[in-house]
Amino acid sequence: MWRRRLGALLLRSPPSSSSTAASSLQHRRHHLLPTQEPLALNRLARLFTSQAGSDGDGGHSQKPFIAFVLGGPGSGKGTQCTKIASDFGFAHLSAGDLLRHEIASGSEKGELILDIIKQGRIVPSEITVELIRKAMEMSNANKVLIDGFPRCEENRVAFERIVGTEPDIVIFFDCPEDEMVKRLLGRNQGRVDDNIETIKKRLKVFESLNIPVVDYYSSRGKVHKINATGTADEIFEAVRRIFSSLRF
Ligand SMILES: Nc1ncnc2c1ncn2[C@@H]1O[C@H](COP(=O)(O)OP(=O)(O)OP(=O)(O)O)[C@@H](O)[C@H]1O
Ligand SMILES: Nc1ccn([C@@H]2O[C@H](COP(=O)(O)O)[C@@H](O)[C@H]2O)c(=O)n1
Ligand SMILES: [Mg+2]
Repeated sequence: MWRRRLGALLLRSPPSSSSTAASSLQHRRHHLLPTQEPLALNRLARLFTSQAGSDGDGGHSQKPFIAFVLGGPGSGKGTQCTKIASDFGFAHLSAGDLLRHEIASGSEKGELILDIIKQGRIVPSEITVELIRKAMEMSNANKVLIDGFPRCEENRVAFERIVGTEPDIVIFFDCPEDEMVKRLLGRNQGRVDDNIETIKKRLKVFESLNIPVVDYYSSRGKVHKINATGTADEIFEAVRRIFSSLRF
């Protein structure tokens, strides 16, 4: 889908005098991403077009392999992603970390994000997807873990529309609620949402909005469900089996 969209636009020929392939891509993408800069557009197009191997800039030439990593709050997504990144060479992009980074930047958007995170609600998808898209572009990685995303149908649809592709696989960490609560209350990293009131809200949001997304990807045969109880190392053994069997 990614290739179809971007590739068709890039490789369309011959370009008319008023509309080169690159400018028609920019024009088309302009409707999707009104704030995007042309330079970034060109690079994105090179990164994710199957014909881009000849671009000579040392970047990867194909759409990256994308794994969405889902699970309830405290199920161990971040812990396991760190291990996957280290053992299998993935870039680890955490949606929550990107949002927290935006808060730390002191931007106006950051104030809105902080307010939403404190309430355990979901940040508007356009904001989160744009942060992920930029991080993917910056990382230039050919294997990417997207941790804690998509959290709802709106997230999922926005990613497909803005980034223009679907994940290759979805990892789902299945953990009982009482274990998740225990882990979150013991995390001790100073997160504004690691308090029992916000945790209860996050659990509700997880059940009502995130589980339907997992069900959607299950129906498309993309979900690998992992029992997230036991030690982090035990869980990683199950994770390792999945990633070792993948071809990317
Ligand atoms: N298997 C495990 N057993 C016990 N504690 C764990 C396990 N895995 C992770 N933890 C701890 O639980 C806490 C939550 O883990 P982690 O941050 O990886 O979860 P998460 O799914 O990313 O949570 P969130 O959605 O809130 O970001 C951390 O303090 C982590 O060290
Ligand atoms: N796709 C997402 C991801 C996260 N959020 C908000 O950030 C909070 C923390 O996320 P973690 O993945 O670090 O647990 C989460 O509770 C949401 O408020 C989001 O809106 N959209
Ligand atoms: Mg996390």
